Amino acid sequence: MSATSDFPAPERIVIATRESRLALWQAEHVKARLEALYPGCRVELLGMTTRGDQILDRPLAKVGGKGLFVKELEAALLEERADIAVHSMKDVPMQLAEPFALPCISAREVPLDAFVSPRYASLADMPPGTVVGTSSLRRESQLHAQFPFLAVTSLRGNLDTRLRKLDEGQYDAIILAAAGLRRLGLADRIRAELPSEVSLPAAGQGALGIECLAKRTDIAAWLAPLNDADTSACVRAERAVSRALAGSCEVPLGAYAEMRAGRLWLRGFVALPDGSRMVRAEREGDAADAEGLGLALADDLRAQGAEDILARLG
Ligand SMILES: NCc1[nH]cc(CCC(=O)O)c1CC(=O)O
Repeated sequence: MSATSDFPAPERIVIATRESRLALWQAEHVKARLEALYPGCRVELLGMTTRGDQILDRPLAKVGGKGLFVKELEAALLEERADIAVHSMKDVPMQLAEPFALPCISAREVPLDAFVSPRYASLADMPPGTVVGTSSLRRESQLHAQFPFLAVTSLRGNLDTRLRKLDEGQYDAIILAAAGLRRLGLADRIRAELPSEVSLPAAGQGALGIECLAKRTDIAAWLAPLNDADTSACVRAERAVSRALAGSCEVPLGAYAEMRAGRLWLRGFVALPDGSRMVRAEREGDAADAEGLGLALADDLRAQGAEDILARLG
């Protein structure tokens, strides 16, 4: 195989992973794919707890954001206790630190948000004052803008915890990523997948990324067959929007790209959490310049006042 011609096939690969059920599913998925590619290679999981998993009583935006889910995994890479880390791309900070690289983004699951409720079939069915739980400012701002009569409250914890809180009656409905529910065999909990016009997904939602030390070109070559070129272009465009506007802080921002007839179609928005202001933009461009497309879209959003919205978030 060309990907391995410059490097001997791997004998052992250690995957650092968080220990939530979703993270373990994702790591097992990559493990199975690597074992199929490299028969005879021993692939092992190294489970770890991150600060993001420990802090459950506060919205993540208030305690340091996405970095909290990857720091411990990156430490394992630096100390060479693990070779790769598997992440939900949505949880990976927009700017990686110098020693790290993301050589592989695998084919995307459904990128959409899902409406989950034991009582109602859709957001449109919910009576005024009923309660929707969500942990993300992006979902919150879009809900307020389109369903101003609903109450939106904070929801943290891993997928099982969030579903339990719903089942206990703390919420009338919750919004989760469809990808996570499908991966865990919980697709039957999805009452409706929210179209991207209703809930524009987060940058990277539904995609898995594999991180390693940038200097490990051997690992990048081993992972090359798992990379999906279309998903990778889409996610790079989305992350460029987020990087240009949000930097490292958590803001109500969505960015979602699709491949249409070989071209990238990118949409994005920035809003105030209460949905009272929202700017949107869309752009089509060449997949070969995904980052450039993302930066251009960020400029479009700025031209409409994104900076002013971001300045009010501080
Ligand atoms: N923020 C947590 C997180 N990170 C990735 C997913 C779902 C899977 C994915 O987007 O790949 C979720 C759960 C959710 O948002 O409901």
